[in-house]
Amino acid sequence: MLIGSSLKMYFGRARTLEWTRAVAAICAEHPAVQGGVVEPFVIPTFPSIPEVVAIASDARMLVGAQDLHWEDSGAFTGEVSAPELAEHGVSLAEIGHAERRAMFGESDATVALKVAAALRNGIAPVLCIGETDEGAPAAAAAACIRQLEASLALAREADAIGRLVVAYEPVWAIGAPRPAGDDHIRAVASALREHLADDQLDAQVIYGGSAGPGLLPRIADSVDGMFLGRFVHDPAAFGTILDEALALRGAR
Ligand SMILES: O=C(CO)COP(=O)(O)O
Repeated sequence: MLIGSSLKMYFGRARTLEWTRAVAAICAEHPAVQGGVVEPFVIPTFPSIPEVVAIASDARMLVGAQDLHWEDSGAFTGEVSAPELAEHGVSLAEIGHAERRAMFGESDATVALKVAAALRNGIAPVLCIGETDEGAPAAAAAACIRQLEASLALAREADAIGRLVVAYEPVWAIGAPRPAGDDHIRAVASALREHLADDQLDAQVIYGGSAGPGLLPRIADSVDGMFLGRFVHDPAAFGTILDEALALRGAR
């Protein structure tokens, strides 16, 4: 199970490091992490990446970036390339988060360029997809599969291989009081998993959108992990979710 959090732009440097130290301390002691049941990750802002990598690597936590540029180098002021992120020890990169699509003009076309750039540089895309409005699970699954394939178009043309993390995040459930319904998540995540089952990319499907303690046991048969936000700003909540993952493994 891949379980982690994007800190978005919530914290400054001091709180990012404090949170990472607290979660790393939990992970370094937790049997779910040390026994290989859970791969934890954290996705801080760009400037905190080097310090977060230094803290996280001792606790077997992966570190991600919240975005990247699709070119490997050049005159792209303000952007950060996949090769530079890889140099810093980044192994995941979030691509196409709903907030970037809504506020920063990201389209399936730019997402596809970024996914290809991540894969060609050995960084696993955390490709964020999700339907915009609440509706029936079958329609949501169809919309997500369309978005997924549009996002993978260039990687497929390049015959890319590597690890792909698909973060299913229904847009209407992000920043909400509660996650999407269990049956909704299970139906869409299962459809995505089935769609990717024989893929040449090594794909995992994780759920995000107001997720917190208590959700994983209800959807664990359909997901490969969790993409957490506000509800793990208290590091103890991260530990609770690791406990849940461990208990699930014990129950199988
Ligand atoms: O977008 C998300 C994770 O990247 C989810 O954030 P929230 O859990 O805070 O809604």
